[in-house]
Amino acid sequence: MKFTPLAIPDVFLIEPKVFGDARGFFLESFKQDSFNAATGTSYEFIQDNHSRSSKGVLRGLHYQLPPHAQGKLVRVTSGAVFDVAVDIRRSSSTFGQWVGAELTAENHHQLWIPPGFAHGFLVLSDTADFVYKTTAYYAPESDRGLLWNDVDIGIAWPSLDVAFSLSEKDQKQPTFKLAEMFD
Ligand SMILES: Cc1cn([C@H]2C[C@H](O)[C@@H](COP(=O)(O)OP(=O)(O)O[C@H]3O[C@H](C)C(=O)[C@H](O)[C@H]3O)O2)c(=O)[nH]c1=O
Repeated sequence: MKFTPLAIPDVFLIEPKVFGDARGFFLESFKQDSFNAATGTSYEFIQDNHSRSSKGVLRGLHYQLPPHAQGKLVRVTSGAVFDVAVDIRRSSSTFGQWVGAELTAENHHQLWIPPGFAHGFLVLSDTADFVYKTTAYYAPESDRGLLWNDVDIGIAWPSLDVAFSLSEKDQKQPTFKLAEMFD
């Protein structure tokens, strides 16, 4: 399992070792000791989530406020997404910056996104199954968001041959300037 820090070094791209044979493949998708050693954290995961979306669906940008802030270990088990994390920690040298990666069922790539980031993804394939672990429970009262196309963040979402599709909630998320941030 290979862990590579992205341009915002607290966010890691994770590439599991894939054992292919005539039957298909096997991979270890998570190991607590490898994760903690590579990320230099002691986070543990207490909730697993799974969402399925069609092409052009954009879910995000979401986060939960402390004390319910979630770290997320995300991957795709079918299809492909462009996954994005935005640093919303005011004290961070990369505050307001974003990183992204294409996660697919073919490349098996994962992202570790610590608490303090807004997270979202755009579905690139006809459908995508997005599965992820979180370090804190869902706490809807602490759920917050950022507008996906905020000009001050400037995420370079891939262009698609279909219109983007967002929930009512996500169409009305606050701009970066108006959103609640982490200290
Ligand atoms: C996140 C969540 C949602 N729900 C319920 C609440 C709604 O009735 C329904 C759909 O929720 P929502 O529209 O917030 O789902 P997403 O748009 O996929 O939200 C997620 O999308 C982005 C990409 C994230 O990073 C977060 O994990 C999360 O905010 O599932 C639950 O019961 N538990 C949960 O943990």
